[in-house]
Amino acid sequence: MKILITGANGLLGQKLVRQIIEENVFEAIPSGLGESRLPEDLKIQNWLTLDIQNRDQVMAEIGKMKPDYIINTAAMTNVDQCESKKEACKELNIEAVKHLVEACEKYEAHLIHLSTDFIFDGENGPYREDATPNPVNFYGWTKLEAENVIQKSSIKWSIVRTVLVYGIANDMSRSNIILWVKDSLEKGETLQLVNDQIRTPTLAEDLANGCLLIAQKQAVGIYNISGKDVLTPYEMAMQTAAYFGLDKTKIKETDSHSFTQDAERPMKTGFIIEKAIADLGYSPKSFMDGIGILAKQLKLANY
Ligand SMILES: NC(=O)C1=CN([C@@H]2O[C@H](COP(=O)(O)OP(=O)(O)OC[C@H]3O[C@@H](n4cnc5c(N)ncnc54)[C@H](OP(=O)(O)O)[C@@H]3O)[C@@H](O)[C@H]2O)C=CC1
Ligand SMILES: Cc1cn([C@H]2C[C@H](O)[C@@H](COP(=O)(O)OP(=O)(O)O[C@H]3O[C@@H](C)C(=O)[C@@H](O)[C@H]3O)O2)c(=O)[nH]c1=O
Repeated sequence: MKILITGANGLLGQKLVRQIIEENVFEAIPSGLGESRLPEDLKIQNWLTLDIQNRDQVMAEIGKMKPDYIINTAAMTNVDQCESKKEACKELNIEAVKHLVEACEKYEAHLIHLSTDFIFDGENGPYREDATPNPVNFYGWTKLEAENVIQKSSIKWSIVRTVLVYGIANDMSRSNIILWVKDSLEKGETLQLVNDQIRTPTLAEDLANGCLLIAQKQAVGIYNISGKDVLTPYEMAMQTAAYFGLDKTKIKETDSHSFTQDAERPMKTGFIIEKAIADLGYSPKSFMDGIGILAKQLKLANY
């Protein structure tokens, strides 16, 4: 059975490729923009350059590879940039998904698509799978539109919703909360962290495992795949500082009225993951154990 991963140079993509190779249940077809940035030790021989915004390329390559599953991790994930580059955000997060749906319809592949807590307004999280979406930023709106395109189609689909993914990958195109908190504190910088937003931060390895459990069990529908600890960004930063023995006094507690970003963030999100635990046997790490896994990888990579 073959799994094609889109955006395989990304944080989740790299973890998926590694897990598929290590578990040796499926054959991985890693794909992405440009050249592979996957770690050398994976000895990737079958990298596929695939721009999912290019419909003809998608139809031709999927037609050639005939994957049993497509895990779509590719997206414009810089939330603030999505506010200022709406057309680019729509092209990648919605139009490109239509190409994948068309290819899955024609070649009968099961689409496992990554979505987000940002489809919700954050009024009353953590959320179950049947909660009513109501995005508060453009990124969230595009991810909800993509969900609607998929759910209206006739393909075999699974939607994996996740939250605030953290981890370390090779040659990353964007950072994540543990890394930028650790790096900033190591440089002696002062940080402001909000104490009124709620998340269930997700270790990238756990997210990859959740996606592969869905493939193994051929599970369809919506699954919340996130961490199990409900934390504010302030609490995440304090736990990160404690773990790495960094100066907690440089972390200033603030709130979302004083600390704003270009794109509005939903206040209280996070996910209830009972369905994934019951249906899939999904079992995520605690936040502190997740930091420990990341710390080991940082040491190995001599960060
Ligand atoms: N990170 C998070 O906190 C969360 C992520 N998600 C969702 O999970 C998924 C994976 O997230 P994450 O791994 O963090 O994302 P990343 O930003 O790390 O990876 C996305 C990848 O998509 C690639 N890409 C961009 N444009 C194209 C294209 N046209 N064709 C093919 N690939 C393309 C990027 O390539 P390049 O590296 O060359 O730029 C990048 O490698 C996304 O769908 C995201 O919406 C949901 C909730 C939280
Ligand atoms: C940069 C920064 C963020 N924060 C807070 C705001 C926010 O809730 C949280 C994370 O902020 P960031 O801007 O790093 O991450 P953010 O862009 O909010 O991450 C989002 O990425 C997309 C892809 C998703 O799908 C979402 O689930 C979510 O993970 O930390 C602070 O408190 N202080 C800061 O200096």
